[in-house]
Amino acid sequence: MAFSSSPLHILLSKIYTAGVEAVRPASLVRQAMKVDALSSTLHIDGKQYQLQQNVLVVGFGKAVLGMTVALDSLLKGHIKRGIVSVPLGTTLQYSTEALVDSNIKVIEGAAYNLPDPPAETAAREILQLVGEASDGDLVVALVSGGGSALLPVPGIGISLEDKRKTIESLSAAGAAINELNIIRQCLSQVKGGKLAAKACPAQMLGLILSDIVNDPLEYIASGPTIPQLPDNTLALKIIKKYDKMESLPKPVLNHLSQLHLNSAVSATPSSAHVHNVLIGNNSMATRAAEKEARSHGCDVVTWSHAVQGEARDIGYFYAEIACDIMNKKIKGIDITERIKTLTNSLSLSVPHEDIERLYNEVLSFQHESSNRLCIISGGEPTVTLHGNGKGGRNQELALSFAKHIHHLMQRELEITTKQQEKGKQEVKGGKSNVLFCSIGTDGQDGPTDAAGAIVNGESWSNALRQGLDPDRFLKENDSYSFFSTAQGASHVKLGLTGTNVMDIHILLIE
Ligand SMILES: Nc1ncnc2c1ncn2[C@@H]1O[C@H](COP(=O)(O)OP(=O)(O)OP(=O)(O)O)[C@@H](O)[C@H]1O
Ligand SMILES: O=C(O)[C@H](O)CO
Repeated sequence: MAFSSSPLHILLSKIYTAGVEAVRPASLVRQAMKVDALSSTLHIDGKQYQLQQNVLVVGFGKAVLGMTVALDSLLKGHIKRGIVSVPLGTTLQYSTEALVDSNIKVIEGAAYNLPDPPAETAAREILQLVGEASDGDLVVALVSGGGSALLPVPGIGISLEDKRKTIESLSAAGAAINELNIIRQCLSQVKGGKLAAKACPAQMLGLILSDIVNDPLEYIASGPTIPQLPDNTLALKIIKKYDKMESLPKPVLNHLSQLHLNSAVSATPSSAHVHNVLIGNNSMATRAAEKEARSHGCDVVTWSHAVQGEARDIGYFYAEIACDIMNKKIKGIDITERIKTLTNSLSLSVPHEDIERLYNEVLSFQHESSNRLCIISGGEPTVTLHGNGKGGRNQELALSFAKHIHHLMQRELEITTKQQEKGKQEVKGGKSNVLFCSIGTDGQDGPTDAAGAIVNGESWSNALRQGLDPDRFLKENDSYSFFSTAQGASHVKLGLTGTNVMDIHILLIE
């Protein structure tokens, strides 16, 4: 199901869509570069490249097909060959007609964002093509999130299955993307700058769309175009942190331990031939979403572009904020104390200044206007899996929000009832005045066909009335099944969007 036709759902849909539209990969490529046809010169990020039928194109990631189409039309006639690795199903959704006469081959793989044999074939072909580049060539690498799964070339002695099990096991234990990608870099023949090394002596130009908080280029898609040394000591530390030294495949642990012993002698690889350019990120999307919300008369607060932490705790946090706002409690509270209490009990990783600013901005709106309030943020929470259900971080976050807003409002109702009994009156917000969604910009939330979910203040009680046990779905990490079954709450199914800049959260309060 997509967004429903209720006015608030339509508003949410417009805000989310504006965010995604702002990070359409083809437009980002066109904005980043200019080609002077007369002099056959490519201008980008203050540098110039001479074009003379000397371009090789490689690409890997969820947003790469759109980037490829734009690059192909901009550099027409100068591209000798190209290979791009994109998620299975991409070419069904996006026409590749524009590439019919192109020298770029598109390979699909990595179903459900997991490395598989087709992705490995693509990755090996890419590595070979880049290895064939000679002095005077320009290798353009199109990079976006999802690239790690689409570019697997395991280190010597490690199988694709070993690598996949390693990443799945650490991911299920709650490892963050930076941690996963440090390990991927050590287990790969192409990640962590090894693709850039292969291009030498040709020039390499990386165009990167970020799907990691704070845009660390070395970790996006595991940084194949960023010259760097693998940090095996750190990789082993991460494995110990998640208590996986005993359970990961032996070839993986052996490989890391051997590299760990050898790493002291390695020299930092050369970066003189490499130029990486960041062409888009989550803050571009959230800024556009903010503009859209404002154009519909909302008071808008953009909380953060860096929301990280356990998805269910973040859902809880949004519920607390919503409750503070609806009950007009913000006015009377000591914001610093409130933030301390909340962050001490929750596993959140958002700068304190961001939370403080959020409360202060909401407070100023409450003084000045009675418009609908819209809080927008972006980021990428994680899920520590405890159950065997089907779901994703966005659906779990939304379900957790539904649970906590229900309980918090229930508690408020009890307090108000007692106060009314004592003759005191209090202004209260209704549960139906709040709508929340958490949606991946790539259109795929975890190993499911949903992009995320929308809930309101009554989603939890509706499920209870339906005879469901929503808590069991949450405990079992079974959010997808919950949203497939419950009435009045829904997951959002959009199909692959063709871009990828993490997730967008939108909280609307009347
Ligand atoms: N049943 C589940 N419930 C909640 N989350 C889950 C479940 N199963 C897997 N996940 C989470 O889904 C995430 C993987 O989802 P996905 O493949 O969409 O990752 P991604 O980070 O968006 O991909 P990329 O960054 O490579 O584009 C992991 O964090 C994993 O913990
Ligand atoms: O591909 C990956 O590694 C993730 O999407 C982060 O960029």
